[in-house]
Amino acid sequence: MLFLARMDVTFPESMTEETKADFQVKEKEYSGNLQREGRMRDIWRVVGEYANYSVYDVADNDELHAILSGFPMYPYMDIKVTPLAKHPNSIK
Ligand SMILES: O=C(O)C[C@H]1C=CC(=O)O1
Repeated sequence: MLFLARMDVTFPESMTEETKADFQVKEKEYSGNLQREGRMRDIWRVVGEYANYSVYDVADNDELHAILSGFPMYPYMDIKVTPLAKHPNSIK
């Protein structure tokens, strides 16, 4: 099953730059593993925002929830998920 997720990240004002950088390192490792496993197909930055669109190829809703809630930055994310179906006009 394919899902599109939009993630908006908002860190608290009080969070230090060092803590933010630490989250970014952990997030990169987690995200990289998902991409190597093929469970995250794509990730794109939203221009001008601390947000991304990413596409997941997973067995079911439970697997997607486990992935999303496992992101180190999860407590600071607002996530909107859209299930995707094949478009009849797609040539892929
Ligand atoms: O930088 C971001 O968009 C936040 C974060 C969410 C997934 C990921 O790889 O990084």
